[in-house]
Amino acid sequence: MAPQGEYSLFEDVCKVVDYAASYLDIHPGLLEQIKLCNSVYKFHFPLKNADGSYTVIEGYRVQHSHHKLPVKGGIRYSTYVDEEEVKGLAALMTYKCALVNIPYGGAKGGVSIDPTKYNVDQLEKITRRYTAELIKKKFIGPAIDVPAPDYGTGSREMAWIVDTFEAFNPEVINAKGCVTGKPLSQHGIDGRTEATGMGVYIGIREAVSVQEDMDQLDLSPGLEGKTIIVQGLGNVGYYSAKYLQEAGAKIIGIAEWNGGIWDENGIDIDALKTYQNKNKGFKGYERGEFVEKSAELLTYPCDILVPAALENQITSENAPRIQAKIIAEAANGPVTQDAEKILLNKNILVIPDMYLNAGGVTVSYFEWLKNLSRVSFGKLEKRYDMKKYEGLLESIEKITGDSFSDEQKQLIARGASERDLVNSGLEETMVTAYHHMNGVRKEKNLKSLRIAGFIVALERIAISYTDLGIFP
Ligand SMILES: NC(=O)C1=CN([C@@H]2O[C@H](COP(=O)(O)OP(=O)(O)OC[C@H]3O[C@@H](n4cnc5c(N)ncnc54)[C@H](OP(=O)(O)O)[C@@H]3O)[C@@H](O)[C@H]2O)C=CC1
Ligand SMILES: O=C(O)CCC(=O)C(=O)O
Repeated sequence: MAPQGEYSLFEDVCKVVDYAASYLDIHPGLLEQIKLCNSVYKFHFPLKNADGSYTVIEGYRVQHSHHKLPVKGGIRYSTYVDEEEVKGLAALMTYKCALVNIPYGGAKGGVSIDPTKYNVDQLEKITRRYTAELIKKKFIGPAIDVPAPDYGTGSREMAWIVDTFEAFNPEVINAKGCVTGKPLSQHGIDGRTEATGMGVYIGIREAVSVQEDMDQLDLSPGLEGKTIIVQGLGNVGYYSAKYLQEAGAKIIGIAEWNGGIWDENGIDIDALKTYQNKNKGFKGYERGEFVEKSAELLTYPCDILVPAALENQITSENAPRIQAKIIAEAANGPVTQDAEKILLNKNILVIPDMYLNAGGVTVSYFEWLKNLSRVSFGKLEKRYDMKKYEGLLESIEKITGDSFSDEQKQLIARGASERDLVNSGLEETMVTAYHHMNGVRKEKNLKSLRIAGFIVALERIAISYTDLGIFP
Protein backbone atom coordinates (compact mmCIF):
# COMPACT_ATOMS: atom_id res chain seq x y z
CA MET A 1 0.00 0.00 0.00
CA ALA A 2 1.26 3.47 -0.87
CA PRO A 3 2.16 5.70 2.09
CA GLN A 4 -1.05 7.10 3.60
CA GLY A 5 -4.03 5.23 2.27
CA GLU A 6 -5.42 4.69 -1.17
CA TYR A 7 -3.43 7.34 -3.01
CA SER A 8 -2.19 6.16 -6.45
CA LEU A 9 1.06 7.68 -7.74
CA PHE A 10 0.39 6.17 -11.19
CA GLU A 11 -3.03 7.86 -11.44
CA ASP A 12 -1.50 11.15 -10.32
CA VAL A 13 1.18 10.91 -13.03
CA CYS A 14 -1.48 10.09 -15.67
CA LYS A 15 -3.51 13.17 -14.63
CA VAL A 16 -0.51 15.46 -15.22
CA VAL A 17 0.22 13.78 -18.56
CA ASP A 18 -3.37 14.39 -19.70
CA TYR A 19 -3.16 18.04 -18.72
CA ALA A 20 0.25 18.56 -20.37
CA ALA A 21 -1.00 16.79 -23.53
CA SER A 22 -3.74 19.43 -23.87
CA TYR A 23 -0.93 21.82 -24.91
CA LEU A 24 0.25 19.43 -27.65
CA ASP A 25 -1.19 17.81 -30.73
CA ILE A 26 -0.81 14.11 -29.90
CA HIS A 27 -3.12 11.45 -31.42
CA PRO A 28 -5.40 10.14 -28.61
CA GLY A 29 -4.38 6.54 -29.39
CA LEU A 30 -0.72 7.40 -29.14
CA LEU A 31 -1.32 9.25 -25.87
CA GLU A 32 -3.03 6.16 -24.45
CA GLN A 33 0.00 4.05 -25.50
CA ILE A 34 2.41 6.52 -23.93
CA LYS A 35 0.52 6.61 -20.61
CA LEU A 36 0.06 2.87 -20.03
CA CYS A 37 2.76 0.54 -18.70
CA ASN A 38 4.02 -1.77 -21.47
CA SER A 39 4.88 -4.71 -19.17
CA VAL A 40 4.05 -5.37 -15.52
CA TYR A 41 5.80 -8.34 -13.93
CA LYS A 42 4.69 -9.38 -10.44
CA PHE A 43 6.13 -12.49 -8.82
CA HIS A 44 6.55 -14.34 -5.55
CA PHE A 45 9.35 -16.48 -4.22
CA PRO A 46 10.08 -18.20 -0.91
CA LEU A 47 12.78 -17.27 1.60
CA LYS A 48 13.76 -20.05 3.99
CA ASN A 49 14.28 -18.76 7.53
CA ALA A 50 16.83 -20.10 10.07
CA ASP A 51 14.05 -21.89 12.03
CA GLY A 52 12.92 -23.77 8.89
CA SER A 53 9.85 -21.59 8.28
CA TYR A 54 9.22 -19.77 4.98
CA THR A 55 8.50 -16.16 4.16
CA VAL A 56 6.91 -15.51 0.79
CA ILE A 57 8.43 -12.41 -0.82
CA GLU A 58 6.57 -10.25 -3.35
CA GLY A 59 8.59 -8.61 -6.15
CA TYR A 60 7.85 -6.37 -9.13
CA ARG A 61 9.50 -5.01 -12.24
CA VAL A 62 7.47 -2.65 -14.39
CA GLN A 63 8.64 -1.49 -17.82
CA HIS A 64 6.62 1.59 -18.59
CA SER A 65 7.82 2.54 -22.05
CA HIS A 66 9.79 0.73 -24.74
CA HIS A 67 10.06 3.74 -27.06
CA LYS A 68 13.77 3.63 -26.25
CA LEU A 69 15.78 0.61 -25.11
CA PRO A 70 17.07 -0.41 -22.69
CA VAL A 71 14.55 0.69 -20.09
CA LYS A 72 16.00 2.09 -16.90
CA GLY A 73 15.02 2.68 -13.28
CA GLY A 74 15.89 1.78 -9.71
CA ILE A 75 14.85 -1.04 -7.39
CA ARG A 76 13.11 -0.14 -4.14
CA TYR A 77 12.95 -2.19 -0.93
CA SER A 78 10.06 -0.97 1.19
CA THR A 79 6.85 -2.24 2.75
CA TYR A 80 4.96 0.38 0.73
CA VAL A 81 5.93 -1.34 -2.54
CA ASP A 82 2.85 -2.41 -4.49
CA GLU A 83 1.77 -2.48 -8.12
CA GLU A 84 0.40 1.07 -8.20
CA GLU A 85 3.54 2.50 -6.63
CA VAL A 86 5.95 0.67 -8.97
CA LYS A 87 3.84 1.59 -12.03
CA GLY A 88 3.86 5.27 -11.01
CA LEU A 89 7.61 5.25 -10.38
CA ALA A 90 8.26 3.47 -13.70
CA ALA A 91 6.16 6.04 -15.57
CA LEU A 92 8.05 8.88 -13.88
CA MET A 93 11.31 7.34 -15.14
CA THR A 94 10.08 7.54 -18.75
CA TYR A 95 9.25 11.26 -18.48
CA LYS A 96 12.41 11.98 -16.45
CA CYS A 97 14.72 10.39 -19.04
CA ALA A 98 12.94 12.20 -21.88
CA LEU A 99 13.13 15.56 -20.11
CA VAL A 100 16.87 15.38 -19.48
CA ASN A 101 17.49 13.72 -22.85
CA ILE A 102 18.88 10.40 -21.61
CA PRO A 103 18.18 7.67 -24.20
CA TYR A 104 16.18 5.19 -22.12
CA GLY A 105 12.60 4.09 -21.66
CA GLY A 106 11.34 4.08 -18.07
CA ALA A 107 11.15 1.16 -15.63
CA LYS A 108 11.14 0.52 -11.89
CA GLY A 109 11.40 -2.48 -9.60
CA GLY A 110 10.45 -3.17 -6.04
CA VAL A 111 10.47 -5.77 -3.32
CA SER A 112 7.80 -5.47 -0.68
CA ILE A 113 9.96 -5.86 2.44
CA ASP A 114 11.26 -3.75 5.30
CA PRO A 115 15.02 -4.24 4.72
CA THR A 116 15.81 -3.36 8.34
CA LYS A 117 14.01 -6.56 9.44
CA TYR A 118 16.43 -8.84 7.53
CA ASN A 119 20.11 -9.61 8.11
CA VAL A 120 22.73 -9.20 5.37
CA ASP A 121 22.64 -12.90 4.41
CA GLN A 122 18.87 -12.79 3.97
CA LEU A 123 19.05 -9.56 1.96
CA GLU A 124 21.64 -11.16 -0.32
CA LYS A 125 19.40 -14.22 -0.85
CA ILE A 126 16.38 -12.01 -1.59
CA THR A 127 18.36 -9.84 -4.02
CA ARG A 128 19.89 -12.79 -5.88
CA ARG A 129 16.56 -14.62 -6.15
CA TYR A 130 14.83 -11.40 -7.28
CA THR A 131 17.52 -11.08 -9.99
CA ALA A 132 17.09 -14.72 -11.04
CA GLU A 133 13.34 -14.09 -11.46
CA LEU A 134 14.13 -11.12 -13.73
CA ILE A 135 16.63 -13.21 -15.73
CA LYS A 136 14.08 -16.02 -16.23
CA LYS A 137 11.68 -13.61 -17.93
CA LYS A 138 14.36 -11.53 -19.71
CA PHE A 139 13.52 -8.50 -17.57
CA ILE A 140 17.18 -7.59 -17.06
CA GLY A 141 20.18 -7.17 -19.38
CA PRO A 142 22.42 -4.38 -20.69
CA ALA A 143 20.30 -4.03 -23.85
CA ILE A 144 16.93 -4.78 -22.23
CA ASP A 145 16.39 -3.38 -18.75
CA VAL A 146 19.03 -1.88 -16.47
CA PRO A 147 18.12 -1.45 -12.77
CA ALA A 148 19.87 0.85 -10.28
CA PRO A 149 19.58 1.81 -6.59
CA ASP A 150 16.50 3.49 -5.16
CA TYR A 151 14.91 3.80 -1.72
CA GLY A 152 16.23 1.06 0.58
CA THR A 153 18.91 -0.26 -1.81
CA GLY A 154 22.47 0.81 -2.66
CA SER A 155 25.73 -0.30 -4.26
CA ARG A 156 25.85 -3.51 -2.16
CA GLU A 157 22.61 -4.82 -3.69
CA MET A 158 23.77 -3.77 -7.18
CA ALA A 159 26.96 -5.87 -6.74
CA TRP A 160 24.85 -8.94 -5.89
CA ILE A 161 22.68 -8.27 -8.95
CA VAL A 162 25.61 -8.04 -11.40
CA ASP A 163 27.24 -11.14 -9.92
CA THR A 164 24.01 -13.14 -10.29
CA PHE A 165 23.47 -11.89 -13.85
CA GLU A 166 27.03 -12.82 -14.84
CA ALA A 167 26.67 -16.28 -13.32
CA PHE A 168 23.68 -16.97 -15.57
CA ASN A 169 25.09 -15.16 -18.64
CA PRO A 170 28.85 -15.89 -18.85
CA GLU A 171 28.90 -15.25 -22.61
CA VAL A 172 27.48 -11.69 -22.41
CA ILE A 173 30.52 -9.46 -22.93
CA ASN A 174 28.73 -6.33 -21.68
CA ALA A 175 27.22 -8.08 -18.65
CA LYS A 176 28.54 -5.39 -16.26
CA GLY A 177 26.11 -2.97 -17.92
CA CYS A 178 23.09 -4.99 -16.68
CA VAL A 179 22.83 -2.73 -13.62
CA THR A 180 24.24 0.64 -12.51
CA GLY A 181 25.11 2.12 -9.14
CA LYS A 182 27.64 -0.69 -8.61
CA PRO A 183 30.64 -0.32 -6.29
CA LEU A 184 33.81 0.95 -8.00
CA SER A 185 35.37 -2.50 -7.58
CA GLN A 186 32.61 -3.86 -9.84
CA HIS A 187 33.09 -1.22 -12.53
CA GLY A 188 30.71 1.32 -11.07
CA ILE A 189 31.47 4.97 -11.71
CA ASP A 190 33.06 7.56 -9.47
CA GLY A 191 30.27 9.92 -8.39
CA ARG A 192 27.10 7.78 -8.77
CA THR A 193 26.50 7.55 -5.01
CA GLU A 194 26.45 11.33 -4.69
CA ALA A 195 24.90 12.00 -8.12
CA THR A 196 21.23 12.40 -7.22
CA GLY A 197 22.01 14.79 -4.36
CA MET A 198 24.50 16.70 -6.50
CA GLY A 199 21.83 17.02 -9.21
CA VAL A 200 19.32 18.28 -6.63
CA TYR A 201 21.81 20.94 -5.55
CA ILE A 202 22.53 22.01 -9.15
CA GLY A 203 18.81 22.12 -9.97
CA ILE A 204 17.98 24.31 -6.96
CA ARG A 205 20.99 26.53 -7.70
CA GLU A 206 19.73 27.07 -11.25
CA ALA A 207 16.17 27.78 -10.09
CA VAL A 208 17.27 30.42 -7.57
CA SER A 209 19.65 32.01 -10.09
CA VAL A 210 16.80 33.41 -12.21
CA GLN A 211 16.30 36.99 -10.98
CA GLU A 212 12.76 37.50 -12.37
CA ASP A 213 11.53 34.20 -10.86
CA MET A 214 13.01 35.09 -7.48
CA ASP A 215 11.40 38.56 -7.67
CA GLN A 216 8.02 36.81 -8.06
CA LEU A 217 8.69 34.87 -4.86
CA ASP A 218 10.08 37.88 -3.00
CA LEU A 219 13.43 36.13 -2.63
CA SER A 220 16.91 37.37 -3.49
CA PRO A 221 18.74 35.35 -6.20
CA GLY A 222 21.45 32.87 -5.15
CA LEU A 223 21.78 30.15 -2.52
CA GLU A 224 23.79 32.15 0.02
CA GLY A 225 21.85 32.38 3.29
CA LYS A 226 18.72 30.59 2.00
CA THR A 227 17.05 28.62 4.79
CA ILE A 228 16.29 24.99 4.00
CA ILE A 229 14.36 22.09 5.56
CA VAL A 230 15.05 18.56 4.28
CA GLN A 231 12.83 15.50 4.79
CA GLY A 232 14.77 12.20 4.81
CA LEU A 233 18.50 12.00 5.53
CA GLY A 234 19.16 8.94 3.35
CA ASN A 235 21.30 8.89 0.23
CA VAL A 236 19.48 11.68 -1.65
CA GLY A 237 18.62 13.85 1.36
CA TYR A 238 22.10 13.69 2.84
CA TYR A 239 24.02 14.62 -0.31
CA SER A 240 21.47 17.30 -1.27
CA ALA A 241 21.81 18.90 2.17
CA LYS A 242 25.60 18.61 2.14
CA TYR A 243 26.08 20.29 -1.25
CA LEU A 244 23.48 22.99 -0.51
CA GLN A 245 25.22 23.76 2.79
CA GLU A 246 28.63 23.92 1.09
CA ALA A 247 27.15 26.42 -1.39
CA GLY A 248 26.20 28.77 1.47
CA ALA A 249 22.61 27.75 2.27
CA LYS A 250 21.57 27.21 5.89
CA ILE A 251 19.95 23.85 6.73
CA ILE A 252 17.60 24.65 9.62
CA GLY A 253 15.48 21.49 9.75
CA ILE A 254 15.87 17.78 9.03
CA ALA A 255 12.86 15.46 9.31
CA GLU A 256 13.29 11.69 9.61
CA TRP A 257 10.35 9.30 10.14
CA ASN A 258 11.35 8.79 13.82
CA GLY A 259 11.87 12.45 14.74
CA GLY A 260 13.42 15.62 13.39
CA ILE A 261 15.87 18.37 14.34
CA TRP A 262 15.10 22.08 14.17
CA ASP A 263 17.93 24.59 14.60
CA GLU A 264 17.65 28.14 13.27
CA ASN A 265 21.40 28.61 13.75
CA GLY A 266 22.04 25.96 11.08
CA ILE A 267 22.60 22.20 11.36
CA ASP A 268 26.01 20.61 10.82
CA ILE A 269 24.92 17.92 8.34
CA ASP A 270 27.95 15.67 8.70
CA ALA A 271 27.80 15.75 12.51
CA LEU A 272 24.07 14.93 12.46
CA LYS A 273 24.55 12.10 9.94
CA THR A 274 27.31 10.58 12.06
CA TYR A 275 25.00 10.78 15.09
CA GLN A 276 22.12 9.21 13.12
CA ASN A 277 24.27 6.31 11.92
CA LYS A 278 25.34 5.57 15.49
CA ASN A 279 22.00 6.08 17.25
CA LYS A 280 19.49 5.12 14.51
CA GLY A 281 17.81 8.52 14.89
CA PHE A 282 18.24 12.08 16.15
CA LYS A 283 16.86 11.67 19.68
CA GLY A 284 19.47 12.90 22.17
CA TYR A 285 21.41 14.99 19.61
CA GLU A 286 22.89 17.80 21.68
CA ARG A 287 22.29 20.73 19.30
CA GLY A 288 18.94 22.17 18.15
CA GLU A 289 15.46 21.12 19.21
CA PHE A 290 14.21 17.53 18.79
CA VAL A 291 10.82 17.48 17.01
CA GLU A 292 8.90 14.31 17.86
CA LYS A 293 6.21 14.74 15.20
CA SER A 294 8.67 15.20 12.37
CA ALA A 295 6.02 15.58 9.63
CA GLU A 296 5.19 18.95 11.24
CA LEU A 297 8.64 20.21 10.21
CA LEU A 298 7.38 20.31 6.62
CA THR A 299 5.18 23.24 7.62
CA TYR A 300 7.84 25.23 9.52
CA PRO A 301 9.04 28.54 8.02
CA CYS A 302 11.92 28.32 5.52
CA ASP A 303 12.84 29.47 2.00
CA ILE A 304 13.20 26.00 0.46
CA LEU A 305 11.63 22.70 1.49
CA VAL A 306 13.36 19.58 0.11
CA PRO A 307 11.28 16.38 0.53
CA ALA A 308 13.78 13.54 -0.04
CA ALA A 309 12.01 10.48 1.41
CA LEU A 310 8.85 9.08 -0.18
CA GLU A 311 5.82 10.02 -2.27
CA ASN A 312 2.55 11.49 -0.94
CA GLN A 313 4.11 13.67 1.78
CA ILE A 314 2.60 17.05 0.85
CA THR A 315 -1.11 16.55 0.37
CA SER A 316 -4.23 18.71 0.37
CA GLU A 317 -4.20 18.24 4.16
CA ASN A 318 -0.87 19.96 4.93
CA ALA A 319 -0.37 22.03 1.74
CA PRO A 320 -2.36 25.03 3.09
CA ARG A 321 0.06 25.19 6.06
CA ILE A 322 3.31 25.04 4.03
CA GLN A 323 5.38 28.19 4.60
CA ALA A 324 8.30 27.50 2.22
CA LYS A 325 8.54 29.61 -0.94
CA ILE A 326 10.10 26.85 -3.00
CA ILE A 327 9.44 23.11 -2.81
CA ALA A 328 12.28 21.13 -4.35
CA GLU A 329 11.14 17.55 -5.01
CA ALA A 330 14.23 15.41 -4.41
CA ALA A 331 12.05 12.32 -3.81
CA ASN A 332 9.75 10.86 -6.45
CA GLY A 333 6.16 12.04 -6.09
CA PRO A 334 6.29 13.81 -2.70
CA VAL A 335 3.65 16.41 -3.69
CA THR A 336 0.22 15.14 -4.78
CA GLN A 337 -1.55 16.83 -7.68
CA ASP A 338 -4.30 18.16 -5.38
CA ALA A 339 -1.62 19.67 -3.15
CA GLU A 340 0.24 21.20 -6.07
CA LYS A 341 -2.84 23.23 -7.06
CA ILE A 342 -2.98 24.66 -3.54
CA LEU A 343 0.75 25.43 -3.55
CA LEU A 344 0.63 27.17 -6.94
CA ASN A 345 -2.27 29.33 -5.70
CA LYS A 346 -0.10 30.27 -2.74
CA ASN A 347 2.60 31.38 -5.23
CA ILE A 348 4.98 28.60 -4.21
CA LEU A 349 7.44 27.39 -6.85
CA VAL A 350 7.55 23.58 -7.12
CA ILE A 351 10.69 22.18 -8.80
CA PRO A 352 9.40 18.81 -10.03
CA ASP A 353 10.88 15.40 -9.22
CA MET A 354 11.09 14.32 -12.88
CA TYR A 355 13.67 17.07 -13.31
CA LEU A 356 15.23 17.57 -9.90
CA ASN A 357 16.27 14.02 -9.05
CA ALA A 358 17.41 13.15 -12.59
CA GLY A 359 21.08 13.38 -11.57
CA GLY A 360 20.98 9.74 -10.51
CA VAL A 361 19.87 8.33 -13.83
CA THR A 362 22.15 10.76 -15.67
CA VAL A 363 25.26 9.39 -13.95
CA SER A 364 23.86 5.85 -14.27
CA TYR A 365 23.86 6.51 -18.02
CA PHE A 366 27.55 7.45 -17.84
CA GLU A 367 28.26 4.25 -15.87
CA TRP A 368 26.41 2.15 -18.48
CA LEU A 369 28.43 3.83 -21.28
CA LYS A 370 31.62 3.06 -19.34
CA ASN A 371 30.58 -0.58 -19.00
CA LEU A 372 29.78 -0.89 -22.72
CA SER A 373 33.06 0.72 -23.76
CA ARG A 374 34.94 -1.24 -21.07
CA VAL A 375 37.22 1.67 -20.19
CA SER A 376 36.92 4.40 -17.55
CA PHE A 377 36.33 7.98 -18.61
CA GLY A 378 39.49 10.03 -19.06
CA LYS A 379 41.86 7.04 -19.13
CA LEU A 380 42.95 7.53 -22.75
CA GLU A 381 43.27 11.30 -22.90
CA LYS A 382 44.36 12.28 -19.37
CA ARG A 383 48.16 12.13 -19.86
CA TYR A 384 47.91 13.44 -23.42
CA ASP A 385 45.97 16.50 -22.18
CA MET A 386 48.42 17.04 -19.30
CA LYS A 387 51.42 17.07 -21.68
CA LYS A 388 49.61 19.36 -24.13
CA TYR A 389 48.75 21.91 -21.41
CA GLU A 390 52.22 21.71 -19.84
CA GLY A 391 53.69 22.50 -23.27
CA LEU A 392 51.27 25.39 -23.67
CA LEU A 393 52.19 26.82 -20.24
CA GLU A 394 55.92 26.53 -21.04
CA SER A 395 55.40 28.43 -24.31
CA ILE A 396 53.48 31.19 -22.49
CA GLU A 397 56.26 31.41 -19.87
CA LYS A 398 58.87 31.72 -22.63
CA ILE A 399 56.94 34.42 -24.51
CA THR A 400 56.03 36.51 -21.44
CA GLY A 401 59.17 35.87 -19.38
CA ASP A 402 56.83 35.30 -16.44
CA SER A 403 56.30 31.99 -14.68
CA PHE A 404 53.25 30.21 -13.31
CA SER A 405 53.21 29.01 -9.71
CA ASP A 406 53.18 25.24 -9.12
CA GLU A 407 49.59 25.59 -7.94
CA GLN A 408 48.52 27.36 -11.15
CA LYS A 409 50.34 24.75 -13.25
CA GLN A 410 48.67 21.94 -11.36
CA LEU A 411 45.22 23.54 -11.84
CA ILE A 412 45.59 24.22 -15.56
CA ALA A 413 47.63 21.22 -16.69
CA ARG A 414 45.79 18.62 -14.62
CA GLY A 415 44.12 16.07 -16.92
CA ALA A 416 40.45 15.42 -16.18
CA SER A 417 39.70 12.52 -13.82
CA GLU A 418 36.65 10.29 -14.17
CA ARG A 419 34.95 12.29 -11.39
CA ASP A 420 35.69 15.60 -13.19
CA LEU A 421 34.07 14.30 -16.37
CA VAL A 422 31.08 12.80 -14.56
CA ASN A 423 30.43 16.06 -12.71
CA SER A 424 30.85 18.06 -15.90
CA GLY A 425 28.32 15.86 -17.75
CA LEU A 426 25.92 16.00 -14.80
CA GLU A 427 26.12 19.78 -14.54
CA GLU A 428 25.62 20.24 -18.28
CA THR A 429 22.56 17.96 -18.22
CA MET A 430 20.93 19.62 -15.20
CA VAL A 431 21.63 23.22 -16.27
CA THR A 432 20.42 22.72 -19.86
CA ALA A 433 17.25 20.86 -18.82
CA TYR A 434 16.26 23.46 -16.18
CA HIS A 435 16.42 26.44 -18.48
CA HIS A 436 14.68 24.55 -21.29
CA MET A 437 11.82 23.55 -18.96
CA ASN A 438 11.57 27.04 -17.44
CA GLY A 439 11.65 28.57 -20.93
CA VAL A 440 8.64 26.42 -21.96
CA ARG A 441 6.85 27.47 -18.76
CA LYS A 442 7.23 31.11 -19.70
CA GLU A 443 6.49 30.64 -23.38
CA LYS A 444 3.20 28.86 -22.54
CA ASN A 445 2.42 31.26 -19.71
CA LEU A 446 2.21 28.46 -17.15
CA LYS A 447 2.59 28.66 -13.38
CA SER A 448 3.70 25.04 -13.09
CA LEU A 449 7.23 23.91 -13.88
CA ARG A 450 5.94 20.32 -13.74
CA ILE A 451 3.49 20.86 -16.60
CA ALA A 452 6.29 22.50 -18.61
CA GLY A 453 8.56 19.51 -17.90
CA PHE A 454 5.86 17.08 -19.00
CA ILE A 455 5.27 19.06 -22.20
CA VAL A 456 8.96 18.79 -23.12
CA ALA A 457 9.08 15.08 -22.25
CA LEU A 458 5.80 14.15 -23.95
CA GLU A 459 6.76 15.88 -27.16
CA ARG A 460 10.04 13.95 -27.33
CA ILE A 461 8.38 10.60 -26.54
CA ALA A 462 5.59 11.21 -29.08
CA ILE A 463 8.12 12.03 -31.82
CA SER A 464 10.11 8.91 -30.98
CA TYR A 465 7.01 6.65 -31.12
CA THR A 466 5.81 8.30 -34.34
CA ASP A 467 9.17 7.85 -36.06
CA LEU A 468 9.30 4.20 -34.97
CA GLY A 469 5.90 3.45 -36.52
CA ILE A 470 3.66 0.61 -35.42
CA PHE A 471 4.82 -3.01 -35.69
CA PRO A 472 3.68 -5.05 -37.66
N1 LIG B 1 18.98 6.74 -4.78
C1 LIG B 1 18.85 7.39 -5.93
O1 LIG B 1 19.81 7.50 -6.72
C2 LIG B 1 17.56 8.03 -6.31
C3 LIG B 1 16.50 8.16 -5.42
N2 LIG B 1 15.39 8.89 -5.78
C4 LIG B 1 14.28 9.07 -4.86
O2 LIG B 1 14.70 9.75 -3.68
C5 LIG B 1 13.92 9.33 -2.57
C6 LIG B 1 14.83 8.86 -1.46
O3 LIG B 1 15.64 7.77 -1.96
P1 LIG B 1 17.04 7.38 -1.30
O4 LIG B 1 17.65 8.58 -0.68
O5 LIG B 1 17.79 6.60 -2.30
O6 LIG B 1 16.55 6.38 -0.18
P2 LIG B 1 17.26 6.01 1.21
O7 LIG B 1 16.66 4.71 1.59
O8 LIG B 1 18.73 6.14 1.11
O9 LIG B 1 16.79 7.18 2.19
C7 LIG B 1 15.48 7.51 2.50
C8 LIG B 1 15.49 8.19 3.85
O10 LIG B 1 14.20 8.72 4.16
C9 LIG B 1 13.85 8.30 5.46
N3 LIG B 1 12.40 8.26 5.57
C10 LIG B 1 11.53 7.30 5.23
N4 LIG B 1 10.26 7.66 5.46
C11 LIG B 1 10.31 8.90 5.99
C12 LIG B 1 9.33 9.81 6.46
N5 LIG B 1 8.03 9.51 6.43
N6 LIG B 1 9.75 11.01 6.96
C13 LIG B 1 11.05 11.30 6.99
N7 LIG B 1 12.02 10.48 6.57
C14 LIG B 1 11.67 9.29 6.07
C15 LIG B 1 14.51 6.93 5.61
O11 LIG B 1 14.61 6.55 6.95
P3 LIG B 1 14.90 4.99 7.32
O12 LIG B 1 16.15 4.59 6.59
O13 LIG B 1 15.09 5.01 8.78
O14 LIG B 1 13.70 4.23 6.85
C16 LIG B 1 15.86 7.23 4.97
O15 LIG B 1 16.73 7.87 5.86
C17 LIG B 1 12.95 8.26 -3.12
O16 LIG B 1 11.74 8.89 -3.49
C18 LIG B 1 13.67 7.76 -4.36
O17 LIG B 1 12.79 7.22 -5.30
C19 LIG B 1 15.30 9.49 -7.00
C20 LIG B 1 16.31 9.39 -7.92
C21 LIG B 1 17.47 8.56 -7.70
O1 LIG C 1 19.90 5.46 -11.82
C1 LIG C 1 18.93 5.00 -12.37
O2 LIG C 1 18.99 4.31 -13.37
C2 LIG C 1 17.53 5.22 -11.85
C3 LIG C 1 17.40 6.04 -10.62
C4 LIG C 1 15.96 6.08 -10.18
O3 LIG C 1 15.40 5.07 -9.85
C5 LIG C 1 15.22 7.33 -10.22
O4 LIG C 1 15.66 8.29 -10.85
O5 LIG C 1 14.12 7.39 -9.64
